[in-house]
Amino acid sequence: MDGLWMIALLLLIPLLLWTSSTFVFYFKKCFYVAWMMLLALFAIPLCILKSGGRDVENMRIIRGLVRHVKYFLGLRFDVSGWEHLQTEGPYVIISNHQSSLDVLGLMEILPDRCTMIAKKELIYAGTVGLVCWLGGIVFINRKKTNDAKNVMADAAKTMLDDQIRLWVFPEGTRNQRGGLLPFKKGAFHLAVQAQVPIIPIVFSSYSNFYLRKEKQFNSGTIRLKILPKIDTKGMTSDDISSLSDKSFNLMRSAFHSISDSVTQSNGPSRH
Ligand SMILES: CCCCCC/C=C\CCCCCCCCCC(=O)SCCNC(=O)CCNC(=O)[C@H](O)C(C)(C)COP(=O)(O)OP(=O)(O)OC[C@H]1O[C@@H](n2cnc3c(N)ncnc32)[C@H](O)[C@@H]1OP(=O)(O)O
Ligand SMILES: CCCCCCCC/C=C\CCCCCCCC(=O)OC[C@@H](O)COP(=O)(O)O
Repeated sequence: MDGLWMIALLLLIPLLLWTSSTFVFYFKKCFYVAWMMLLALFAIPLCILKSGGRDVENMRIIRGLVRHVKYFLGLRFDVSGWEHLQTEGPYVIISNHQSSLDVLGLMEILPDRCTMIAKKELIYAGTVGLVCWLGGIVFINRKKTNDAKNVMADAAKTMLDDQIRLWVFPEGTRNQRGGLLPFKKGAFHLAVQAQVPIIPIVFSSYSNFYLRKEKQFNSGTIRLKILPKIDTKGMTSDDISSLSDKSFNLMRSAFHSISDSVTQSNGPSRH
């Protein structure tokens, strides 16, 4: 009888753990990091074989490898405005930034020949860092503003020379406090210097499935709204502030409208 109790208990413990939302929270987070690291390990030789080193074309491989990860985490993407990405040539994509989970949505819609601007610390993230470098990600040092500006000015030139699109997070950091942080100006200088359009993309709030403080990581739907492009032809550095304000207002109202509808369809959200 004692043996039977022991077996029942041994079966019950994992079941209890599985149903505990705190356990699920930590499990999903650890799984995400470990799986991305492992995928990156696979991606490294594939990228080197395809392009021999650092090349924006490697993003096709990375995109292909990342697309299934959402299923493991119970996430769905609902994308609207695809037609706005059907723009020829280089452009700058700007989007809000809530978490490292943004990579999943980014890879869901990433256009060809598009790479990102990221903080330089990301290069030290093991295999993921190396894959970011192989994918042509432009690294900036946020603590040395002048260096960052120079790197972005070079990027404006490279965009045109090599027909590359760049994805920038104009908030400059992750933000899960709801709404959008005030925008930094780099993305707008980049677009104006290269005289290329800006395509704003908005991720709905994650707060209906991911709550860091409460340790909850449930299943959920993320809405991605691709907004119409904003032309910068003929603009100069005098137009940066108004361009930034216009983009911010458009994205903020899109953020609230898609986040409200997600909350309504998935049940009440806790803030
Ligand atoms: C296959 C296996 C799996 C592999 C795993 C996955 C692999 C790959 C996936 C890739 C995932 C990548 C995801 C990447 C996510 C990373 C995201 C980040 O790291 S976010 C953080 C980094 N990004 C940014 O910071 C971009 C936004 N920042 C800016 O644009 C900033 O402006 C700046 C950093 C350039 C400068 O910072 P700061 O001085 O604080 O900013 P401002 O207030 O905006 O500017 C001060 C004044 O300077 C003027 N300015 C700004 N930029 C320029 C410029 N380029 N040229 C000239 N002048 C500039 C600005 O106008 C201000 O002046 P003012 O007079 O006040 O107008
Ligand atoms: C041995 C090294 C261990 C490193 C562990 C980190 C590895 C991360 C692994 C998997 C996650 C995959 C997605 C990686 C892309 C994440 C990009 C990201 O979100 O960076 C944060 C940055 O935007 C803003 O940072 P701050 O909030 O300003 O700070």
